[in-house]
Amino acid sequence: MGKEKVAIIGSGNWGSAIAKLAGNNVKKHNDVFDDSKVPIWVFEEEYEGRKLTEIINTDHENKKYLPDVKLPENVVAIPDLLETVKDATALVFVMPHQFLGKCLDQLEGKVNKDAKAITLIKGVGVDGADIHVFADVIQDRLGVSCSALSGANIANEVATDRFSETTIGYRTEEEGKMWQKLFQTANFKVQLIDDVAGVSLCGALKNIVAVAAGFIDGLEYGNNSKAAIMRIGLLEMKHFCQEFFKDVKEESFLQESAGVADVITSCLGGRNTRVAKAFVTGNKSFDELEKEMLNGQKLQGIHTAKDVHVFLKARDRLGAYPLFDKVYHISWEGLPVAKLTEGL
Ligand SMILES: NC(=O)c1ccc[n+]([C@@H]2O[C@H](COP(=O)([O-])OP(=O)(O)OC[C@H]3O[C@@H](n4cnc5c(N)ncnc54)[C@H](O)[C@@H]3O)[C@@H](O)[C@H]2O)c1
Ligand SMILES: O=P(O)(O)OC[C@H](O)CO
Repeated sequence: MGKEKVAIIGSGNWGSAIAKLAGNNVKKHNDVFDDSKVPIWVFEEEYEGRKLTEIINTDHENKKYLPDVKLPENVVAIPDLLETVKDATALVFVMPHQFLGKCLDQLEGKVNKDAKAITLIKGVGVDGADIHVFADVIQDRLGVSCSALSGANIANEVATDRFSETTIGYRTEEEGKMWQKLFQTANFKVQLIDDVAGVSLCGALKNIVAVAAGFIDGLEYGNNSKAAIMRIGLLEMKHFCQEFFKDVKEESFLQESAGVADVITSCLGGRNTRVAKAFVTGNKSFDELEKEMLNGQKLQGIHTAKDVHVFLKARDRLGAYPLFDKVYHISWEGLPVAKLTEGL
C-alpha cells in the first residue's frame, strides 16, 4: 500500500493549528505519510492587501486566523477545493459547520474512493425531525469512511504547544491509529475510542452549554452558577445522546477530553462564552459581536442551539432539555437573559 496523502479542508483558527501538527507529523511518520506536501484548502480572501494563500505560502503563517504561529513549509495553501483533494487519501475536514454543505456539494463524486476522512467540525446536521453527526454526513455523501476528533482544544493553545488532550472516535481501530499518528505530539495527547457519534455530539452540544456559561458571566452570577450550568449542560448532553443515538458510550462524556474537559475549557475561555458574555453586557446582536470580536472566525454555539431546537420541537421533546431551550430563546427570540436559570 502506498503512503497516505493528507489534505486539510479548512484553514481557520483550528484548521491552521491542526495543519501545523499534521505538517510536522507527516515528516516524523514518513513511513506512513507522504511528507512532501500537505495541501490545505483556503477560502480565498484578501488580508492586508495580499491574498491569504500567498501570505501562507510565502510567510508560512496564517496571519489572519492564527497569527504569530509558524506553519511547516510543507503546508501548502490552495484556493481550489478540488485541486486540494486531488490524489488525497486522508481527508481532514475542519471548517465552521455552516460551510460544510457547500463544500460537500463540490466534493461529491470527486474524491479518491479509497480515501479515509476525519471531521474536526463541531456541530450537527438537522432536517426537521432528523439529526446526523457530520462524520455520517461526510461518509454518506462521499462514500469514504469518516472518523471524528473532538476535545478540549482551544486552537491557539494547541498551536503554541501547551499540554492538551483530544479524543478520536474511530470507524476502525486501524484508521484511529493512523489519525493518531497524524495529530499526536508530546504535548497533544490523542485518545482513541470506538464512538464516532458520542465524540461528535459532545463537540457539538458543548457549544450550547458554552453560550449559557457566557450568559452567566455577563450576568456576573459568579462561579457557583457557572459550575451549575456546566453540570446541567453535561447532563443534558448525555441525556440527548442516549435518547437519540443509542450506541454512544458513557465514557465519551465522563472520561474523555471530548466530554467533560471540553465543557470546562469552552466555558472558561472559548469564543462562544466570550461572545455570549458580550451579548449580555454590550447590547449588540450576535452578528455584530462576531464581526467585532472574532476577526472572521465563526461562532458555532448559537447555530447549534437553533438546530437542536428545530430537532427537539419536531420530536416534541423540548421540555426535556430546559437549558438548551433557554439558550435558544435568549439567543434568537429575545427572551431576557435573566430568565436563563428560571426553572432549571
Ligand atoms: N478555533 C478553535 O479553538 C476550535 C477548536 C476545536 C474545534 N473547533 C471547531 O473547528 C471548526 C472550524 O473552526 P475554525 O476555528 O478552524 O474556523 P474559524 O472560526 O476560524 O472560521 C474561519 C474560517 O471560515 C472560512 N470561511 C469564511 N467564509 C467562508 C465561506 N463562505 N465558505 C467557506 N469557508 C469560509 C474562513 O476562510 C476561515 O478559514 C468549527 O466547527 C469549530 O467549532 C475550533
Ligand atoms: O472557541 P470555541 O467556543 O469555538 O471553542 C473552541 C473549542 O471547541 C474548545 O475545545
